[in-house]
Amino acid sequence: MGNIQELRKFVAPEFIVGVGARKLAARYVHNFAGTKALVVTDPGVIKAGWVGDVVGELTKENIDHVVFDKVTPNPRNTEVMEGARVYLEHDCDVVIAIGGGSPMDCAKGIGIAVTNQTHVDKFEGVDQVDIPGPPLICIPTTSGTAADVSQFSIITNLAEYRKYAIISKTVVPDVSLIDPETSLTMDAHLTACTGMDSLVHAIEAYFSKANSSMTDMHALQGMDYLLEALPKVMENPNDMDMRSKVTMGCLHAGLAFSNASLGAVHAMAHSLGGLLDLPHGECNAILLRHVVEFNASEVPERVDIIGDKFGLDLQGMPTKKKTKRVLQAIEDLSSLVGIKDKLAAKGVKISDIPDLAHNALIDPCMITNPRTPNRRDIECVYEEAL
Ligand SMILES: NC(=O)c1ccc[n+]([C@@H]2O[C@H](COP(=O)([O-])OP(=O)(O)OC[C@H]3O[C@@H](n4cnc5c(N)ncnc54)[C@H](O)[C@@H]3O)[C@@H](O)[C@H]2O)c1
Ligand SMILES: [Fe+2]
Repeated sequence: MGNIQELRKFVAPEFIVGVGARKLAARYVHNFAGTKALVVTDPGVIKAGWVGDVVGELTKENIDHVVFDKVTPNPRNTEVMEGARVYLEHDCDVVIAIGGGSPMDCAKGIGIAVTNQTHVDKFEGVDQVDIPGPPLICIPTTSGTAADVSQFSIITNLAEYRKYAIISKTVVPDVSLIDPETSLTMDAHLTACTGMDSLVHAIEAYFSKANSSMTDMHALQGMDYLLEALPKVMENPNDMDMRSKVTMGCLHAGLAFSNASLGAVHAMAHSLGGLLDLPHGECNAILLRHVVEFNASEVPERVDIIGDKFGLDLQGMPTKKKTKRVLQAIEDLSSLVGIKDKLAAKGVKISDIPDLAHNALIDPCMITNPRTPNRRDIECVYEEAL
């Protein structure tokens, strides 16, 4: 994998990471010469107190703003277009996203829909955006998706029950204010799902056909932080050192996948999110073991290194046994963080699998999966995860 002489591009936004980063939002609105901010968020983040906290700072600095909070998990194209309407109605000129991947992805969609004066669905795919959106400030609150540093926006097409990806340099935020304190209000299940999403980002970027030495470095560092800190955060949710390490793990994994793209876990999870509105991180956690098993023969030496990151001693073992131990370690971690269900318990039926497989195969994340699957392969992986 990865010839060092090949041309490579690496895109990352400006970001500030550390406790208190969120308090810099007003300063950045000034830096971007913004006069009115659209704050994109959701009711859960408001309830957790983070919107009041940031908006309070804006008010103190006399920055005019309007809050748009009609964002649901697996954000919908209709919500993006409603947000774009509110932006225009209030003459906004800067966007602040506060929340997890859903408000951040919605905010990205709102920005490009406004500047290009078109429907967000037009941007599906790779490099389909002509004009960048207005300045976008992200304040992530889940230590999970890393949408705040990524070139991705994942939107649900409500009419087609399908999630699609917009992949474009233009949706990389202008600045990300990454404050680990915001993760303190997540409950155990949300912490587990979003932390596992980050781990899957690191592993899929490391397995990706579009990896590079730069993305490998971030993917491996991401795994180190997450594998050390996620189990400890589950044990002691108020441990700020460990919360900060999960946040750093999320950031490194995000820099890796934004530039190396992802693989079959994400393609299949997007399909589940679109058809059945299931939580993204939980889908990833359930699928990971099965997709690694499918991919292992294509990237055996990388499976060994992941085993090493999990703290396994695999020396001298035959390849098949090594893979089995790594799969077991992934399962053990999922159990430890409390994700024990399989897909059937989440409401997936065997009759859903043909449609799920169809949508997963056309997802752009599938292109960089190390082993190229056919439709039956994907159906089999869903069946194993059922
Ligand atoms: N753009 C990207 O690069 C990228 C990458 C991975 C995933 N995603 C997308 O992101 C979405 C998932 O985002 P997510 O996992 O961050 O969850 P989310 O944004 O959907 O939020 C889930 C729930 O958590 C609540 N919440 C958020 N922060 C909280 C906090 N600090 N305390 C208490 N509650 C809080 C929200 O109110 C919401 O109810 C999916 O749609 C997925 O496809 C995007
Ligand atoms: Fe993800």
